[in-house]
Amino acid sequence: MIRFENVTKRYRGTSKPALNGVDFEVQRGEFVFLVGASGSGKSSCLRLILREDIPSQGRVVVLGRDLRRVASRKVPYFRRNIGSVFQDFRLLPTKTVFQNVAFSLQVIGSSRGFIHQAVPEALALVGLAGKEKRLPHELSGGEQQRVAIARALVNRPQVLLADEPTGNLDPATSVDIMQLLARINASGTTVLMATHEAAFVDQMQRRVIELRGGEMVRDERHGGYGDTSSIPRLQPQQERGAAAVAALTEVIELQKEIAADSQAPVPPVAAQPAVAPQPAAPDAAPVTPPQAPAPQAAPTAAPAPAAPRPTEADDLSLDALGVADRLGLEGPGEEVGPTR
Ligand SMILES: Nc1ncnc2c1ncn2[C@@H]1O[C@H](COP(=O)(O)OP(=O)(O)OP(=O)(O)O)[C@@H](O)[C@H]1O
Repeated sequence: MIRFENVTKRYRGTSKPALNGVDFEVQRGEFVFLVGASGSGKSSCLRLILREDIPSQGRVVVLGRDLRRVASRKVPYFRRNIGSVFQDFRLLPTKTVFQNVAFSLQVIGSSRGFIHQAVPEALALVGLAGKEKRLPHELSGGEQQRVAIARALVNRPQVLLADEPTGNLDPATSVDIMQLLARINASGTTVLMATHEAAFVDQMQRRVIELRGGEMVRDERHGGYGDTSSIPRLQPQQERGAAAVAALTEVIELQKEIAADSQAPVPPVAAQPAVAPQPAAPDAAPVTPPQAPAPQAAPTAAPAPAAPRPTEADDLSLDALGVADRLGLEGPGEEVGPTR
């Protein structure tokens, strides 16, 4: 489904490659965490899969297509098979929740009838039924990310790429988003997620691909995050609120229990041969909620940290937002790839 063949990526003006000889294959239905310190090459990988960039050497093959051979004018159509969500949500600030999700379908010429069926389904899937008329700034950060996930999924893509999807969210809300992503994967969508969230990676025990300095140093079938020494921000911060701190603490406790139960030695973070591709795992364990107290049940809890609000002027063009292009939504055109 996604194959990197000895991929090297050198950015202009840099001496060291961002990716160096990276080789891996992701099978249909897998949930894969892409981990590594800041600057290790995670986003570069995702950009290559989205055909926002091409490798300097090697091949990236997605859904059977060598992306170097996908003509620029066909890139938007190729991207329709790939949903993507980002740390900063990238919603259209002047559009309602319904319109944000419907936009994906309108641009590809879906009928009104289909849009009015598919959008509510996508919003129900992410738990936002009833919030169709809200504007993004009237939603919490977690709700905004849910809208972004609904928008990514409304086209029924085969692959969902998530680049730090919980990076702007408090720990309790992050748990909800991780559960949602696990459910989406359990229904058959391949998920590739770049993250620094060690607790979730450890807890979910899915496939982990680790990059270090642009090189793949680990590809583990049921892995944990590995070395967290470079991630000081995972420490609970008092100002994040009691509910959020409790949620993170419980995730960490659960992670310890899982580690104790398995009594398995922690695998060394060292170069290992790539594991055989893992088949779809519909029975894969869902994220175990850490029974985080609901924010309203904790009256002393501080409000969740303000999610980044769209600051663009109301009349900002879609091109300037970069939304249509990244979502594969430019203009009408033929399908170039398989859809479910
Ligand atoms: N457009 C670019 N031009 C030059 N160098 C770049 C460009 N994009 C990324 N890099 C460099 O490539 C390397 C990998 O960056 P990348 O964004 O892929 O890392 P990352 O693992 O996603 O980091 P983070 O976790 O901070 O998002 C870094 O050294 C970065 O500075």
